[in-house]
Amino acid sequence: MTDFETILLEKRGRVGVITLNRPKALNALNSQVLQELVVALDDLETDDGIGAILITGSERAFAAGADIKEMQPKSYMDMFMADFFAGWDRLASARKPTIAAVSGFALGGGCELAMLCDILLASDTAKFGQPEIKLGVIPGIGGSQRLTRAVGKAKAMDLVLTGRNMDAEEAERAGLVARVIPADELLDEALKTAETIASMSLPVAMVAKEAVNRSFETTLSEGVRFERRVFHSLFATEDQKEGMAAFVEKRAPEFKNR
Ligand SMILES: CC(C)(O)CC(=O)SCCNC(=O)CCNC(=O)[C@H](O)C(C)(C)COP(=O)(O)OP(=O)(O)OC[C@H]1O[C@@H](n2cnc3c(N)ncnc32)[C@H](O)[C@@H]1OP(=O)(O)O
Repeated sequence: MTDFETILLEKRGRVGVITLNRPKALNALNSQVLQELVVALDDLETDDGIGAILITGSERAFAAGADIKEMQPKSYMDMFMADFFAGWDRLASARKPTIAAVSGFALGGGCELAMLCDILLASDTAKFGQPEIKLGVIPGIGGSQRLTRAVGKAKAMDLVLTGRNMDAEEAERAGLVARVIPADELLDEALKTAETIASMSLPVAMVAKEAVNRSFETTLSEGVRFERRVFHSLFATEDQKEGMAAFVEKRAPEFKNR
């Protein structure tokens, strides 16, 4: 097991749980957090025993953004040559289902990290925002794009241009958040959701995720064609045979992830 300093990695049955762990800095996302997150993600993605990945923070903060103190001294050339933030694309390319369980602040890069996950669950204390404009910058880990796709232009412009926060209820109404859960139940509920997903056929869940994500990248007709093709391909899996046989035989399916 790798030793991490800024995150915790735990395998709970078929669920991999990554907990951001820089409490003194409200889980601000620095280069070390990113490096460790990528190592943890690679581990969970290559572990056949893991069917879903849960990312969470503390009660006070999921993450209060990219680490401002790390960014402050950097020049344009530093940012450009390092392609600063490009490493976060690793999360976007995760093939297994990912869930963000957000309590407290999810600001700037914190909101962007949550949006990089497939399902965003929020506690009733969660606060979302893209306050970068107050620092003289704009979102840099996809916020201007993913937030706009999630909540539409009107609210994205409102949030990105004013830098204001929105609470969990507003975020749910706007379509950013799948469900709002009382703070003391968030982790249990998120784990239950992750366990439910992990109990399905992993290759089918991966294909389902890919099909939904395709809708953000292509036209409707191409997306529907892609869906139909991959739907057909699932009939080559053992798990489709098992899933449908189990229904007909009135029993629970036993997926083999094959
Ligand atoms: C990725 C990009 C390009 O999209 C850009 C970004 O993400 S830029 C960052 C966007 N986030 C922010 O602007 C939020 C910054 N934080 C705050 O506004 C406040 O900390 C708060 C409203 C979240 C909480 O306020 P409060 O309860 O008063 O706590 P603080 O005393 O301010 O914070 C405690 C401690 O954490 C440090 N901290 C908080 N956020 C960050 C951060 N983003 N980067 C680095 N450090 C952060 C804060 O400095 C405090 O530490 P000390 O200075 O006391 O050691």
